[in-house]
Amino acid sequence: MFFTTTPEPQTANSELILETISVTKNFFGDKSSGVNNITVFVPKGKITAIVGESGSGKTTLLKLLAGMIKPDSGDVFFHGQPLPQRGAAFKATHAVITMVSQDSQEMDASANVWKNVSNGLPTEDRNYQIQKTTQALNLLGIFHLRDQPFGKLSGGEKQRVTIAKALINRPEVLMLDEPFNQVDANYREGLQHDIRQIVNEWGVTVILVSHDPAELLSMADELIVIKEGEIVEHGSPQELYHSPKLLYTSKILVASTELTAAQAEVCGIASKRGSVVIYAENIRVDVMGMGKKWIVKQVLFKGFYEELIIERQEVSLRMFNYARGKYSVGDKVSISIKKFHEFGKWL
Ligand SMILES: Nc1ncnc2c1ncn2[C@@H]1O[C@H](COP(=O)(O)OP(=O)(O)OP(=O)(O)O)[C@@H](O)[C@H]1O
Repeated sequence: MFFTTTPEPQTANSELILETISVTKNFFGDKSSGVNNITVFVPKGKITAIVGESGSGKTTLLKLLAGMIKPDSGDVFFHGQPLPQRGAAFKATHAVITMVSQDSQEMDASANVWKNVSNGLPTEDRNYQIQKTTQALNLLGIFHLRDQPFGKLSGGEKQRVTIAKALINRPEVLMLDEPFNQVDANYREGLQHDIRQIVNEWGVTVILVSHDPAELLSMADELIVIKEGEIVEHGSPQELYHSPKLLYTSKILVASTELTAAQAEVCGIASKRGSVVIYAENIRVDVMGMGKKWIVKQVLFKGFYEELIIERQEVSLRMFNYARGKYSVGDKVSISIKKFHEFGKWL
């Protein structure tokens, strides 16, 4: 084979907390489900994000790392020792490994925040309970909500309560399966910032599954890219953003246009590899440019910038424009392309 998508396994150059070695888990004997032959290393005290398209195996990998499901073959290690299987007995608040997903917590909607967060703690030591619960609520900035019934909180507040409950026993690993989905952009950024603080201050290890590129790039120390149940690429957000090896990775992480070689030619790019990806941020309107061969087809307001869809010979490009209000639909423009990425057709 002249090309393989299987990357070199990550090198374990920092202290590991969790690792899977050649782990396979299929459902009902169907090899296209679950994950196949996966080796990953999770460094201690860092945020590792698992990324991939829907159905690629992210949650399955997360559950294997939590000991919630048993691999068909391969091993999962926690601090170098085989991970005990906890299966259905998995209790978020009692474990050194906790999981927060949208449906993982059994919260009592009529009970108040304090009761919901504290009920995972031993009841015999009242002072301990007060101290731990106060600490967890303060950590997530929700102490003022302590008397509110859980069911009456906003989606974002509920997420904070859920995370406070997961953190109350100071777990070593916090797994977050799409935890910010229901939360608006502002609230999400605050929560992301707070989780980063907790990682820095406590040294807790976070494993995150998300579909949001901005979240993945800003939060993660390491990204693991999974496709059809296999790890296909890994690296820092910077590495994978600037130099993705796979078209698949660039499509997950970046607002971009994907072109065939013939379409790329229209943009003045001669590609021998088959696919060209141009990030929206790498296209500029060239005010000095000759010809003005591109037509503005759409102008999308994005706040401090606009997204322009421009077209020439049935090729459409997405680009960002920071000189807002300057261009309207129907305008003719010249462009310059600062950088593009090339990929083989088979990627
Ligand atoms: N309990 C199960 N029974 C049968 N098939 C399953 C089960 N869990 C996962 N699968 C299958 O395994 C594959 C991977 O599922 P998984 O939930 O891990 O993907 P995912 O990447 O987390 O997807 P999404 O982003 O949509 O949540 C899918 O084809 C899914 O249908």
